[in-house]
Amino acid sequence: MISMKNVYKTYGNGVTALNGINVEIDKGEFVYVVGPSGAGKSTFIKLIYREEKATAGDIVINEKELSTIKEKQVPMLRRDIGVVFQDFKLLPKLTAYENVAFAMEVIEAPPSTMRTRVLEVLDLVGLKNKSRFLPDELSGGEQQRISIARAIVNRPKIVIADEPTGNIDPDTSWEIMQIFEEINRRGTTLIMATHSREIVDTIRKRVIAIENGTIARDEALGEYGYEI
Ligand SMILES: Nc1ncnc2c1ncn2[C@@H]1O[C@H](COP(=O)(O)OP(=O)(O)OP(=O)(O)O)[C@@H](O)[C@H]1O
Repeated sequence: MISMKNVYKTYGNGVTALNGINVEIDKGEFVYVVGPSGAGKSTFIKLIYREEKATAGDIVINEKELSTIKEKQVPMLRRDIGVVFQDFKLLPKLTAYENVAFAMEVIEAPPSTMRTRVLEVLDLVGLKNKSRFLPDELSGGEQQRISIARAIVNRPKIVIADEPTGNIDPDTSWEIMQIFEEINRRGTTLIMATHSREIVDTIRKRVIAIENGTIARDEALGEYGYEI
């Protein structure tokens, strides 16, 4: 499902963020990506959804070799990947419903399925009753739940979350994690970069630790492993 072989990433300013990454992630796995600040976690995640291109190495996502795909094929690749950000990135002038529906409009999904699907995912994240609210009328946790609904509405094979609980209070973070676990239980591969020791050590999953651009640890049911 996701494979990286000898992957390097050096940014335009000369900073090498990833320095020889080799990893395989199978369909249906739940993986935490941990590591010190600046270690390369976000870069690792950005390579998966082709926000950034690798400088060297092979990356295969859902049978597609990223180094050879053409720019115009990138939107197709991204259809199979839902992304959740730390700062939600909701469109402020659209309602919760419209933010989620927009993700379907972008890929020109048939309008007949749209309403059912949007309401289905809003229900899954527990916010069907707030579908008409604007983002700034929602709490941080609610906004994140809308952004998760948006990430899954097109039924991607992979969901990637970069510090999804970074801007959310601890109680609400557990609710977000329950939603991720449910999405994963339904068969979606889930990859989550996080600085939360509490989450990683409580909801035990595979842990990939990145340090100085390389994988320092890869454990089936790992621990966070860093002092904060
Ligand atoms: N767009 C960019 N241009 C240049 N350098 C960058 C860029 N993005 C990241 N870097 C550098 O690459 C290195 C890895 O950054 P990255 O954001 O991947 O780390 P991280 O592990 O996600 O950190 P954090 O936990 O603080 O979010 C850092 O030295 C960073 O300064």
